[in-house]
Amino acid sequence: MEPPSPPPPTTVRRNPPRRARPPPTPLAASAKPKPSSALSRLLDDEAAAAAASVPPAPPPPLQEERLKVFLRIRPIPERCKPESVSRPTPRKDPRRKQQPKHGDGPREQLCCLAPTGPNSVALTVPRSKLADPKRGRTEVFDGFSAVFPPVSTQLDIFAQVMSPLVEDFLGGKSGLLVAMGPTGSGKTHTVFGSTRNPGILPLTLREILSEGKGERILDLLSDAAERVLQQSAIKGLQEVPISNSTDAESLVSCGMLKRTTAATNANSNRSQCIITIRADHKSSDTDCGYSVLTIADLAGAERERRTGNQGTRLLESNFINNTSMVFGLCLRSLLEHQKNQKKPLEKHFKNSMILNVKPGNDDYVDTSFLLRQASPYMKIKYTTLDDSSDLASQKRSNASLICQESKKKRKVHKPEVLVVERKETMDTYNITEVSEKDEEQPVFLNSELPRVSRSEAIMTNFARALWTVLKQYKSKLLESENAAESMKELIRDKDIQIMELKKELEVLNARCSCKSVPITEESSVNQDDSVLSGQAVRSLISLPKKSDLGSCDASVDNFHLVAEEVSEEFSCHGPEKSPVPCILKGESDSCDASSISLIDEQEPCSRGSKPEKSCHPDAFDPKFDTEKGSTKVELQMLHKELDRSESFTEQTSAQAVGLTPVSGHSDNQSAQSLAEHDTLPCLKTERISLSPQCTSSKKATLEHSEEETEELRKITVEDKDIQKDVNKREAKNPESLNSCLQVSYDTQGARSSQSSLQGMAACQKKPGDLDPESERCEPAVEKAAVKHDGSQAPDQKNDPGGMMVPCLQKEMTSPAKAAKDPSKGSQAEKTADKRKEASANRPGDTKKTSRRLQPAAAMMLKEFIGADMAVDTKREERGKPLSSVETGKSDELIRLVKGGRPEY
Ligand SMILES: Nc1ncnc2c1ncn2[C@@H]1O[C@H](COP(=O)(O)OP(=O)(O)OP(=O)(O)O)[C@@H](O)[C@H]1O
Repeated sequence: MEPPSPPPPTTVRRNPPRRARPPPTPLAASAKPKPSSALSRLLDDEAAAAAASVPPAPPPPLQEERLKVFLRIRPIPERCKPESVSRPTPRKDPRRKQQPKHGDGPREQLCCLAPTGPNSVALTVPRSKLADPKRGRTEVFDGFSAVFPPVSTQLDIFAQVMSPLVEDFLGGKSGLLVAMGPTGSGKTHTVFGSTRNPGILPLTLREILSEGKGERILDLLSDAAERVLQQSAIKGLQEVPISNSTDAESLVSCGMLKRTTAATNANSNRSQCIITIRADHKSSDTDCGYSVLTIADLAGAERERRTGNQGTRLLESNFINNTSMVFGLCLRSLLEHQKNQKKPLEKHFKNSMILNVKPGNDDYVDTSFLLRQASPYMKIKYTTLDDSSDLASQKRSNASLICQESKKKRKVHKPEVLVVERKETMDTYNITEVSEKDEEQPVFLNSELPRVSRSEAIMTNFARALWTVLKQYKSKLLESENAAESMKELIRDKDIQIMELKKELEVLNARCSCKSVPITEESSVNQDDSVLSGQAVRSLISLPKKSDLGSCDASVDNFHLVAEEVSEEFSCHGPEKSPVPCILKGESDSCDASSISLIDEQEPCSRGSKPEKSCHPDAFDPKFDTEKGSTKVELQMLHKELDRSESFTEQTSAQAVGLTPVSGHSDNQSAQSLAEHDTLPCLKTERISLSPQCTSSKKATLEHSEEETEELRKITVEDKDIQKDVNKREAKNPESLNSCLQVSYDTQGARSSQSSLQGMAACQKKPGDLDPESERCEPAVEKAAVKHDGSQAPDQKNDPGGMMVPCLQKEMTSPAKAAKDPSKGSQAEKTADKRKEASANRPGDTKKTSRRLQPAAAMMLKEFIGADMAVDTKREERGKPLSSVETGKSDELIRLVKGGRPEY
């Protein structure tokens, strides 16, 4: 079975052969060193003679030369060769058939790099590194100045690489040689060599100094002093003059000893070594009078994995690689500059580069990298002129570059700018060029003017549009500022209004808080009740008012209106209550009294057509009917009170009938109970009506008051019927009536009066006989009367008439009654005078009708008295008094009613 044929190699050709002339390598043709100095001098003399006989030739034209890149392939070390290679070839067995293999042969198996010509090499990818082992891949690198196979000697390298530079150097031209390659590739071996096999530098020194052309050698680092790099030059380098090669070699040896080296896996140098040789030329045809030859032995790029460096060695590797990279960048910069003249022009050398590579398969990566990296460098071009000519050509080159830039700028700038630029470039232009440019300028300007004018028009329009937009923004900004100012003023006005409202509310709160206290502390009716009553209402309405601080203005106005009305309503009856010697304790007491007076006042108002109305002094006030606004509120409160009085009457009557100890309550208790049951609900209702949100309910309440008025009239009719029954009962059983009336006189609360009334009603159930119920009724009422007397306040005890006295006195203010009883009439007049005086002394008195509490019993008594008065009037008309039988009332009862407490 035959082995598979080797895969066809894929060849990639880089840097194909150039048409540029090959580098002048007079010594390169032979591996021999430069001929002897004597021969050289002879040749020189002959050439000089020939030159002298020939007329001076014109200056040589500019000749572009490329950077010389040499490639030296070092031999594979013996230790790296396999035994099959190092061992002698075994005797072939003729019987054994040789099996051909891909890359067979020691050289092909070990080496990945092989020269394919004088200027090219082939790099074959080792099979171990192929992705597809069946397909090989070979790269051919071409374009080298020379390729030195591993068998090349040091003299070969010197003859082809260094000798031309030395020649130029001795001729006053500077030169540079750089050895570049991976570590262990033979750079140092190439540059320095050994004693037995000297490298480029020793051979150069021998060439220069033996030849006697060099007067001195520039310094190799002679000490370890630190130097400073200034503007691409190391300053402070020590220069040691040398006169012979021995001194030069000893000096180089001293420098090499100080070179940083370290033992690594590659045993490489750890520094970049640069040897500079300067030669001064006395009869110099150069501008600077000297030339410099620089030989650099760069530290080889290292691979960390292979060197195994750590710590300091690793840092050195980084430094070396970085400097190598920088050097590579410099070379690349030269290349880029040649491609694009705009890029900064770095001073480049007419130099050579020798690449040292290792051809082993293991070195494939490094070799491939170097070749790939250095391959473009071969395209770097430089001129072969000397420095003087270089300087002139450089100036011309710069001038041409500036001219090109100016042309480009003229296309985009105005003519004025072009003139300036042209002036700026005058220094670098020669006169001829400038004159040529001046001739071309009008044509250029004529072609540029339309474009410039168009650009100017565009810019002008753009500026106008921008100006218009800015104006619009400015106007909008002004409008916004005005709007902001108006809003600020509006906010200020609103703040002022809010402050005023707050002040008003504070005043109202202060009044309510200040005036509610005296109501609780000073409960005596003797004080100014006009203020007290108003304060009581205000204190009650303060709560909803506080809770409604955020309500609308209309609500606040309603609140003020209702508050004023109620205040006035409460203030109007104050003077009438002032003579009442009752002591009310606490707010509930005062409210109780207020509610009582309201009921009393409501009666003449609701019974406007009744004769009792005329008995009230204020009823004759013509302003009474005009105060309907306040009367409505009074009606509302009155109806509420009447409703509660009715319910309370029913309750009390039920208690009286059931002989419950209703009268066991003290006056205060009864007053408090009234306050709890009657007054507070009444005021609560008023509180609701005072609420700013309840104006509609207020109206509803006022409408409802008319219905209540009708109910009140019905109650009055019923009272009249009851009164008639009482009259009949009185005629039959006066004692029973007296006892009932006594109870009603002794009690000043509505509850006691109602109890007595119910007692009477109970007694009237069976007129004519003393049934058990009536018998049971009397002791109960008497008991209540006794207890009530015992619980009376001192002032009330001193006043035997109690509350009924002023009530009756008020009834006696009727003109007819006053005429009938002068004494009582005078008393009523006194009371009326007091009222008038109080009303006159009261500031802002609206002369409204005063209201006082009159329970149902008192109402009946009014009816009774009214009937009596009517009878008296008839009797006066007839001229003789009527008997008690005719009037239906006993004299004792009349006396009791008119005079006060009955006499037993
Ligand atoms: N052409 C050659 N012929 C014989 N021996 C060589 C050749 N080139 C290199 N060597 C040997 O290879 C070894 C390494 O060479 P050298 O030190 O010059 O490598 P290098 O490139 O300078 O390494 P580094 O960059 O690490 O300093 C040396 O021992 C040297 O003698």
